Amino acid sequence: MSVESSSSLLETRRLSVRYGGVVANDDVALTVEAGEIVGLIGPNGAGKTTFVDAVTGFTRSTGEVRLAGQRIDGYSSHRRRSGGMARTWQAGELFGDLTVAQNLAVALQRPGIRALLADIITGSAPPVEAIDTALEMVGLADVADRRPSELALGQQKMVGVARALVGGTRVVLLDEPAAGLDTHESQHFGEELRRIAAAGIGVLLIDHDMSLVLDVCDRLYVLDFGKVIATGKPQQIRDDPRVVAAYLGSPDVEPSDVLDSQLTSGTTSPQKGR
Ligand SMILES: Nc1ncnc2c1ncn2[C@@H]1O[C@H](COP(=O)(O)OP(=O)(O)OP(=O)(O)O)[C@@H](O)[C@H]1O
Repeated sequence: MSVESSSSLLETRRLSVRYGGVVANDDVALTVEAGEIVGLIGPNGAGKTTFVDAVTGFTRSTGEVRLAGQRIDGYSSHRRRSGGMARTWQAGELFGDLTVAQNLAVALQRPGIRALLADIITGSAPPVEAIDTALEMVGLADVADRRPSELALGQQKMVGVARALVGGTRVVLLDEPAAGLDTHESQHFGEELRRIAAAGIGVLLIDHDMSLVLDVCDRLYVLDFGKVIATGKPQQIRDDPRVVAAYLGSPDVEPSDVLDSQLTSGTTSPQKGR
């Protein structure tokens, strides 16, 4: 694997994914720096989850994925995880019978029956320090011994994020981590994301809550039909007619009207005609 000079923590070049005749990602070039929150938005079916799947090694792709300059696109998902790249899943259910700390310990479990047997034989204990660090980073240290059902919804969502952060994660890809939160919870969630980034973690955030995304992200990429159609700071994206056209299927609408209406409702709507 080659290492080239690159300042980006995460970088993709010409990343493409095809599912039969569907081009789900089309030459996507994206970067995330350490300490940065980058948003990835786009209408339903634009290819956002596919991008996360491809970057983290859960679906086949072509093109390059680099972590701190090192090409990792040939690596298994597990190897990418050990290298410091982690993700959350849209249906990221927590284990209800386990405590918060135990939920994080499960994420550290090495995959495979051999690893499990080796851990049993050696009596290997979960690395408490790594779990504490992740919980402290998201402000959940004092609920480590509680079960998820005892926590507020926003805290439960944050346990899902902590599960991805545990064990030396350098870049985290969050797939709709704030789904279902109300405005107040979502604002608090955004503050916690800022704290995570301030610790030097690179964050890629996918969410339909435009208020959260525009508020918390340093930069945004907009996908439509698998292609990046716009990139820039939140204010630039709000004012970009191509973004509005992608969301509503018409260029004859004022950009701020559309995103403002989505801010009011809190979420984006499916693209027309999709
Ligand atoms: N496993 C798969 N097999 C075939 N087609 C798929 C598969 N996964 C996704 N697709 C297709 O790829 C395209 C991108 O889907 P993807 O789920 O990545 O979009 P998305 O932007 O995450 O959508 P949403 O906002 O609804 O979650 C869609 O046309 C979808 O139908």
